[in-house]
Amino acid sequence: MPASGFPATRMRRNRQADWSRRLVRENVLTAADLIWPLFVIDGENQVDPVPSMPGVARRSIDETVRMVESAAELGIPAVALFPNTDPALRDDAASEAVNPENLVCRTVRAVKQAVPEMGVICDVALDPYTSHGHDGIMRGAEIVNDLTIETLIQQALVQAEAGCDVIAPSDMMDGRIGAIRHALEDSGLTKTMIMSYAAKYASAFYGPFRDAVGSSGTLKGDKRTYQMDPANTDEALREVELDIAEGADMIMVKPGMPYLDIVRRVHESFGVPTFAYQVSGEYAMMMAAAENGWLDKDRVMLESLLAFKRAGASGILTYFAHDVATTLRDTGGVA
Ligand SMILES: NCC(=O)CCC(=O)O
Ligand SMILES: [Mg+2]
Repeated sequence: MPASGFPATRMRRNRQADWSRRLVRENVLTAADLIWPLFVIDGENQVDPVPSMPGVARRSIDETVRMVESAAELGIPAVALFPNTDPALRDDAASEAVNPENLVCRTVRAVKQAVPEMGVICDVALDPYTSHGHDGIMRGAEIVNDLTIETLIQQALVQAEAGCDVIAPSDMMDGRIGAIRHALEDSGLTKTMIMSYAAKYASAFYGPFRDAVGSSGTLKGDKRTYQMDPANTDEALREVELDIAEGADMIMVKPGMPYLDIVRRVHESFGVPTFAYQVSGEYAMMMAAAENGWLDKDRVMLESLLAFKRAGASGILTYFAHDVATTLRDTGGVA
């Protein structure tokens, strides 16, 4: 950093006009940075708003495909699909997770057929399928790691065989990335990418998501024996290192804005594509304040997403994706 003092250096010179601010801008947000999460339900022509997430709805497959077509037109590269499974299909073994005809697999096939150029990401975790709302198989009060992995492998395989491009294990079991990677290779699915939720914290910010997928009523206890302690940061680097060694192509940090320090450390330590998940609670906070007139929605949306880029994220999974891509298109493509 060259040493120079006032008045030779006046930091405000470069900020004085829009053109000069744009010229010296260090980070930008574009539609290509966005992953759009979509909640799917059974039926036809169904659009069912999620009350705790204003502007977000659960949609039947036909409506989901329409949304994906619109996202493609806006230049959004990928969508993440989350099924709201019929409660009658949820059981202790998460049997529906491994059914090749389950809701998410049917959605993947419909989306890839209609919009083959759209990247499709599917969660691997058992919580949308278990009667107890946990991400794994339980024995008594314990979420059993190695037993759960057997089911996660099958879940990943049915999703990849349905055409899912990116398998995204978000369950936080130890060793599942390597197990899934080997199973994919053995099945000839060598191109399937793995985006690992390597550093997923036991966070209170997931509340509205659980409403959206219908697991808030069923979840017994909390997820602190498998998701990370919000107090930890070195531990996140160990998690990420292991998952890269096991075959992850991309890393996800979750939640987002309260964990920007983790995004920064992961990006700087490993140089792997690092993503952040701006989770349901972050979205709900901003929308609630905006609906009360306390915050300017478009401005906080753009600022919050730009913060992820500044922290070093390759992209952001956000419920704002369609909204922000529309704003970016209307204002010239970047913010
Ligand atoms: N597997 C997804 C979650 O656990 C929660 C995401 C959110 O709160 O948006
Ligand atoms: Mg791990």
